[in-house]
Amino acid sequence: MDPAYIRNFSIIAHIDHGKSTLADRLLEYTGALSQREMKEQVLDSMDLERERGITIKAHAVRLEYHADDGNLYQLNLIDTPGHVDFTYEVSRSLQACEGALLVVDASQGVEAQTLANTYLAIHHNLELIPVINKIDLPSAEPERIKEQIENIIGLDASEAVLASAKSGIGIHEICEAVVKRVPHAKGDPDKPLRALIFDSWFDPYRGVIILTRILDGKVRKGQKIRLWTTETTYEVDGLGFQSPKPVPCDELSAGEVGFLFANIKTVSDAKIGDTIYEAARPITEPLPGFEEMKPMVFAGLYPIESHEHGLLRDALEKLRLNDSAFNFEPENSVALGFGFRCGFLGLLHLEIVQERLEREFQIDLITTAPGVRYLITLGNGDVLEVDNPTKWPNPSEIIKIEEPIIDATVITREEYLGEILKLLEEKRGDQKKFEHIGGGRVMLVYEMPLNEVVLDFYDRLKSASRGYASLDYHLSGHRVSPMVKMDVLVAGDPVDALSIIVHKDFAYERGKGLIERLRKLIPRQQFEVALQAAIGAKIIARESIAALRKNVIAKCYGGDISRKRKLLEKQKEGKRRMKRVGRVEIPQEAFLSVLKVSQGSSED
Ligand SMILES: Nc1nc2c(ncn2[C@@H]2O[C@H](COP(=O)(O)OP(=O)(O)OP(=O)(O)O)[C@@H](O)[C@H]2O)c(=O)[nH]1
Repeated sequence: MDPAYIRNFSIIAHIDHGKSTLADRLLEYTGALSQREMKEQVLDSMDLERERGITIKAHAVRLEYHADDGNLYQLNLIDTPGHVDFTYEVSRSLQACEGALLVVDASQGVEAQTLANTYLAIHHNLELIPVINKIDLPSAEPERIKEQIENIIGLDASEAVLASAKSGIGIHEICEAVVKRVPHAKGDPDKPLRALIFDSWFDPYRGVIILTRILDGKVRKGQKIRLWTTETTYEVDGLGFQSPKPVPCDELSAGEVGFLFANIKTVSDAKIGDTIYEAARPITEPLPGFEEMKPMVFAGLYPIESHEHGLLRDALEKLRLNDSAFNFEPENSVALGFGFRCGFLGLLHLEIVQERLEREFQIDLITTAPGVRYLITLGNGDVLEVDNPTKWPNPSEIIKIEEPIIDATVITREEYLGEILKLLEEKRGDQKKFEHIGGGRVMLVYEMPLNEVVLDFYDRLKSASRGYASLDYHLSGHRVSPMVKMDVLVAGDPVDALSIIVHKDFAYERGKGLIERLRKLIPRQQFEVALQAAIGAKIIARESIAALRKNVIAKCYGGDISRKRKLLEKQKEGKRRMKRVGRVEIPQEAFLSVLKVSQGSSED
């Protein structure tokens, strides 16, 4: 199609502001889906996404729209993931667009995620169309939200579209605004092929499916294509677009968005952000902005039943086929046996992988406390990257430790400020910005260690603000910090899987909290169990679990047999989620209790 009639756009919104509902409404309005097919939100396809109400994978849907000017337009709606863990994927999806709808909830207003994605869109020079959604709500305040958009984002909101994705208000106006205000796709179909990979996933029948935006040139079936970073050549087996069902086509040309497959075996061979070109007509420059996706959060995954180790490895292999940001390597823990050290983009990514392993592959897991990757300079000049406390070097060899630092943006209401400032302080945050943004709300920007966010920051923020705080962050660099490794000893034996890296000044507090928590979580044994937190040889906290006086069956001596069996079964059930470490049975929760050791969260 002539690029003059193509509009590529995406929807930027904070979680729950109505992005998926609006996308569905656009599909329905342009006739891509009938009302009957609309029963379910179609853009979020994975079960997990639907259950958690978040969008994980970006998709691109082609819509045909007959505009008021009498012309037929091709609108490509590119969906973006809605979570801070997936910022890089969002940025690549935005790179495929010329414009974006900035959807803001008419009663909630601008949130941290709205801002972060808006800045990304501005960075990519996208035309932004403000859409104030949910105007059907009695609490809607469109005029106030317009002011907010102007004050905080600095965007002219006088022509914002007032909409209700739920009841279908403003949908026609949105389509017209896309046609009139989003610049048309540019590009020359006769130039050598240059195309952006902005998403990819693994299909068991076709191999990797690539979602691509064609910048210049054309791609056809049978054509030999090359990928810039991997320098590999493939023959295109098929191509098409989503409408939203896959529709095969003969070619995709400059300006268009669609999918292709070329017998590519894993998603790590078709990296998001990479450039596709034609083998016969090489280009000299790739498209800008490609980055390897680097895991930022690391944790150990262990099967509860050690014979499931092979099963876990196969499952991890399968997940990696479809998730180039996830990686793993074998790890051996004295306490937990054979497992895997895994790297994730963030905590949500970790939770998704963990849930998929348990749900789709039925593997019961123990996950050790997530941590970050430190840069450690040794006396001999070597610089190590350490993401596993068990690999922490001997302190006498360490010259300097650098930890990853983030810029975190928090938007909240003034009444919760006291609690939140206290929390940010406790989490070693340095204030960079404090701004009243109208409507009794405040925007805070803090520089803080990623390590602190990986601990229980998000939950604590939610409870400190009764849920009225939004958070967004991005990695800003590294900072030298006096970190130490804290070990936990159970009945005198160090349990390597419970070791964590903490800031020296917080070690005592954290150690005490952790030991108290473990005391409540580890059941009584036949003997007294000492629990200790130690830094090197120095014990910094100690508690003990008193011995059991009677065993459970003795309690029902003379009682009826079914009660006895019930008790035994209950015990067995309990055992399933326990791991024997040395002489002591440690329940699964204990390994994650490390996460919740700071003040205020140890009372439960
Ligand atoms: N009253 C009202 N509710 C709406 C409107 N649009 C969406 N909602 C509701 O708001 C909630 C969130 O909508 P979604 O479309 O799932 O939000 P989202 O932004 O896609 O959320 P993520 O997929 O998590 O990013 C749902 O319960 C919708 O039914 C609207 O115009 N009016």
